Amino acid sequence: MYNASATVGPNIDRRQDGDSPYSNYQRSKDVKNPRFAQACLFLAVVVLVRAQRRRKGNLPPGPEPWPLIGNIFDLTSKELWVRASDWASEWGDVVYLHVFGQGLLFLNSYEAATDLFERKGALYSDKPQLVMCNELCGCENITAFTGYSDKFRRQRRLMTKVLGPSAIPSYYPLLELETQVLLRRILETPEGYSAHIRRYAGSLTLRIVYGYRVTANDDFYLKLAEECGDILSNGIAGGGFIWLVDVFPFLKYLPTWFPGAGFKRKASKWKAKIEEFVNKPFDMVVARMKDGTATHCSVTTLIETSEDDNMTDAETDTDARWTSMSMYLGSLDTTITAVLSFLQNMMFHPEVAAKAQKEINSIVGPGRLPTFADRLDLPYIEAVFNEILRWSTPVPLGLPHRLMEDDMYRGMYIPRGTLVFGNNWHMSRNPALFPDPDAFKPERYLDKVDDATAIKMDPRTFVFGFGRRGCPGSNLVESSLWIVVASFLATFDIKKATDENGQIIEPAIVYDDAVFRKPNDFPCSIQPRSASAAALVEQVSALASVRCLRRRLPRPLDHRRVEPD
Ligand code: HEM
Repeated sequence: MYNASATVGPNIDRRQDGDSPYSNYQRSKDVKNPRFAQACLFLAVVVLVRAQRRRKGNLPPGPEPWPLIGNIFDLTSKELWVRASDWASEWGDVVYLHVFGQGLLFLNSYEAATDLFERKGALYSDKPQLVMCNELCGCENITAFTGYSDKFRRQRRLMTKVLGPSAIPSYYPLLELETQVLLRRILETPEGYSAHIRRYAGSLTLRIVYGYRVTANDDFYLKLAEECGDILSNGIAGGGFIWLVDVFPFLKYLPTWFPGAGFKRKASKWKAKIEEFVNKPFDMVVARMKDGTATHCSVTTLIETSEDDNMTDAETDTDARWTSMSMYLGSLDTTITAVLSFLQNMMFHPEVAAKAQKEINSIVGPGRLPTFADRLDLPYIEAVFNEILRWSTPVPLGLPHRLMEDDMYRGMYIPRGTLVFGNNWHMSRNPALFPDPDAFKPERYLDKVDDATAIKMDPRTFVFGFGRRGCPGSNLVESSLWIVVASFLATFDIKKATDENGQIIEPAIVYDDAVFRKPNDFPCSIQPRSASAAALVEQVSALASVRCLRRRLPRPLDHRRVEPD
């Protein structure tokens, strides 16, 4: 489709230069009647685009594109997953669009996503090398944007060391401790619940990745991470990652002062922030390692256990820096989204919260908080946990993969370079698997189903993405989110807030983020279930503070190398 515009372009130029064989009559007619020229241009593009489609075979179905600009008007910067789901209902589980010739493919079923991302993983695991995101904003070393290369494999191996399934149990004490600190903050100032959750999410990963303890809501590293998360999801990725400069790369040579080069000014500001985010916390750990005060953490593990003798110190350092930052970045908005969605659903479904609390009362009792050792004995909490993952789908369209070679799938042609999205939002709303899919019903996970259906219903098979680029943090979430859910339900009632007249405020839930299905703050009342629950929170968090000061993060149990593919 790029070719189409390239073919039409020179004809226009020649006509303007005045050296074409066009007669004066023809030229003056065009000038007088620009609509005629536009119509010719339009028809030429339609013919070329159609011819190209025919030549290449059948592209997957999708909304009809405009000539040249494609489906640009079909895209939205907010809740694109809802629109993508509408396309899925109309066009099926493989939907194709293009924007200025850049193909976008939406895989709307578990079958299509696993066929392409998993069975054809060698073709579908690359990342778009976007001019704005990677070149101008300097994101090419962030794991989620790194191409399918040795650098990607090295980064994923490093992540497996610190986030692999066998490493997680060593974080249990820390996960329990950070959860207790979160409960105490909520007890003290429940109206600030959203800030507390943000602090919890940042603090947990800062502890795990950098061994750094957050001491205030406006902590420098927390704010830096939030700022960069916002820059990435609502700045750089705001329009589905595609900027005009990605379509016309020569625009990157415009001087920054040039009218229309605002994107370059933004890019240099964003790049500086991202570099600060990569370097400042990492340099802090390196300085602490030098003076012997570093707490054991992912960064120290990555530096101490570096294994590749073929790499220079500088390369090892770059890998460790960007891998650490990628984990921190990847964990923040996702965790916040999942915890906020949990609160939101408990607020709207007091009957679910009551049933969960009854189970906790009977198994754990009132005198202590649930621990990981209780997990197998709490099937209803497990069902609530599964339903939170399914219902919230924190990253509804995943992150785009790039197809490395032309491919055929079910007789449809998918061009090389197409950006491919796993629409896990649509999968989570599949009525065949999840009747009444928008309803929050943990009971659906208690019904007896055959093994194949159980696998398809398991939200872990779709909410964390697919194949070789699937989320490396899923093992951590499996534990960190579970302990938050169980501890919250054990100690707090989550209800709709009331106004000064005691009238219930019906909260409107708004999703504003372009990448994460993160609800904006909503009014909500969070009160301890009883005086003894409040006392329990105070007691465990007082102990937690003492342990916080003393404790060193235990070493992950397993440093074996595990290849991502
Ligand atoms: C509820 C929590 C989370 C959800 C739902 C989630 C979901 C996802 C999804 C859908 C992807 C894209 C996968 C794909 O491209 O197919 C992803 C990628 C990623 N996630 Fe998570 N995530 C969560 C938490 C975390 C945590 C806690 C970490 C780190 C500690 C993390 C680190 C990453 C990284 C580094 C990537 C990029 C992987 C790559 O491109 O190779 N995520 N995540």
